[in-house]
Amino acid sequence: MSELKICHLYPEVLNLYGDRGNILCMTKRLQWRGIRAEVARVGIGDRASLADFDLFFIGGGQDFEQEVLLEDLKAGKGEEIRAAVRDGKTFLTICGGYQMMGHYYQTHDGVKCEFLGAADFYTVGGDKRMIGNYAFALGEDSGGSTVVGFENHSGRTYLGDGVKPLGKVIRGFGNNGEDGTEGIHDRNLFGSYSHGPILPKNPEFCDFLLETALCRKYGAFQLEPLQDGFEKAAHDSVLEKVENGTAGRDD
Ligand SMILES: NC(=O)CC[C@H](N)C(=O)O
Repeated sequence: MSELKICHLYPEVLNLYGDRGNILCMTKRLQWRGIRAEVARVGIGDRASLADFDLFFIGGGQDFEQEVLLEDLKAGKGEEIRAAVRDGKTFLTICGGYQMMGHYYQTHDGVKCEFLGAADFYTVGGDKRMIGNYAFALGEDSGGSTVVGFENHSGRTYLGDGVKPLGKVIRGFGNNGEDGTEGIHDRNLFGSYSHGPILPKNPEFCDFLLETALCRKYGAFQLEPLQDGFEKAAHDSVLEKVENGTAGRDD
């Protein structure tokens, strides 16, 4: 029986807006196809061999929580996370968890968190928070579907020259509210500002991530289609509201 070992990193501190729902969504979509999903929660102070996992999830957190886990990253987990990214393991990282994968996050009140530099980008906090329902179009190499989500961040993220965004903003702020980019896709590291959680309303993106992890583990792997009528109706109704400006935004 095929199996994915999923690592939920820092679930006790990076846990905003039901981000944990992404784990439930991935687990269910694997099980519905007869694929085993084993989930381990790895938090501050926990020592686990990260090399044993296939797929990692890191949710969002407030500035304070991001500062709290810096020591734990320095104590060894940071190097293990970088090694897993280099090794082509699949990562879904959201907002504060996404920012953590870059070089640093300088909060709007001037605290500089030196982060992992697992990919070439950095984040600087601004006074105006970027809040609201939003939508973006994934790049072809991330499956090409449209994603709907909810963003709430002060951080403005800027990607290095050689790094690709996860997608292009259809409506909303995305990485920084300036250049129309959203998130990052570098090797099999995916970062996004989309809380909500992101995956239940975007089943194509969920399957794309699962297939990425399964292909790395087993070679070519194609997931059987599921009956996604309910999920697609939820996706389409949010997309329509975001596009016509009735979804609720702060801009
Ligand atoms: N929602 C979040 O994860 C917030 C991340 C970060 N503290 C910011 O405000 O940019």
